[in-house]
Amino acid sequence: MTPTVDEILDGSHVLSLPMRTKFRGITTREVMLIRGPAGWGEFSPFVEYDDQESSAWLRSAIEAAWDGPPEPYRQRVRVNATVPAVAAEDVPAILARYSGVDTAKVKVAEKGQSLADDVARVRAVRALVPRVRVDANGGWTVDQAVEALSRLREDGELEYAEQPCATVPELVEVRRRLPGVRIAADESIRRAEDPLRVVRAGGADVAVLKVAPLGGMRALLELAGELGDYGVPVVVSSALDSAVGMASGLAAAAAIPRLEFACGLGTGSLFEADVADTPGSVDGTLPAVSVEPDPERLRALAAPEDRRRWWHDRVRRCHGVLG
Ligand SMILES: O=C(O)CCC(=O)C1=CC=C[C@@H](O)[C@@H]1C(=O)O
Ligand SMILES: [Mg+2]
Repeated sequence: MTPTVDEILDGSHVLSLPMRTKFRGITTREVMLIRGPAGWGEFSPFVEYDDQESSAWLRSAIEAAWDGPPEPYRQRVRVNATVPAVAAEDVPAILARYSGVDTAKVKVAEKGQSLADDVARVRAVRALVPRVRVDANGGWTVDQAVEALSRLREDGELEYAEQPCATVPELVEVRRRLPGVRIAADESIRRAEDPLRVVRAGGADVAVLKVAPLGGMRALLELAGELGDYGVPVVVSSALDSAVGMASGLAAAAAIPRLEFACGLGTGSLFEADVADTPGSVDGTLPAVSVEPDPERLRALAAPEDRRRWWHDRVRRCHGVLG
């Protein structure tokens, strides 16, 4: 049963979280937290997403606040460091916020930057972390991907390359031309009508799964099971969530029977301030625990009134989509 709009908005908070480093083009992350009988949930589709796509995020927030997390298989989840498209000299400061982490995901193919920037950044990461994956967010053509990934492998292997190109046929082609590099699908799953299409087409060795875009923890677990039938392992990753959304990501990851890869759930350290004090990584792992926002932070991080109204309207529209 979907709660009513009033039940969802009652006790909700719209927050504006400042970021330490620009990430996916933003320096402030707006999120809405909702509260239900089972705890807190996060509704935070990126502001440019339409209502159809955003409604999955609302379903996810409702699941967290009304149903709570699924049964866990483990208490802690291995996480990777996430390195935004910063200058190579800024890499050590980013990695210093991840304790004991042995895997880093490095953003590449950023607009306005060159392959030389990516090579330098990845080299700076390799100097500090043994295992490196890259994420191009679909920013390369097939030829660019083949050239860039070949260059990026000259100094050491890549664990995988996430979404090197935007479309499924391009991923299939890159995978065919670079048999030595595993290809991970992210946008081709979370923004697709059919999340299994990329796998059926032979475009992915690894699947990156995010709780909110997929409509919740249980929807993610179901998809992870289907991907397992295709022999495709999954990585649970954040959607640049606050500590509340991250708790759902960690709970979903903790409930997956077999986890081969470190999960992209360490992005809390990209925020200057978060809604709760959460434990930092220990030996490269984070605990899967429920999170209670700090009332003081909720006050300090509250978004302006016009933004609050905008998010409330968005909830109403997305609630209509859910029906
Ligand atoms: O996977 C990670 O290491 C962290 C999460 C992450 O990279 C992302 C979170 C939110 C939005 C995305 O642009 C981005 C991604 O593309 O995976
Ligand atoms: Mg990605």
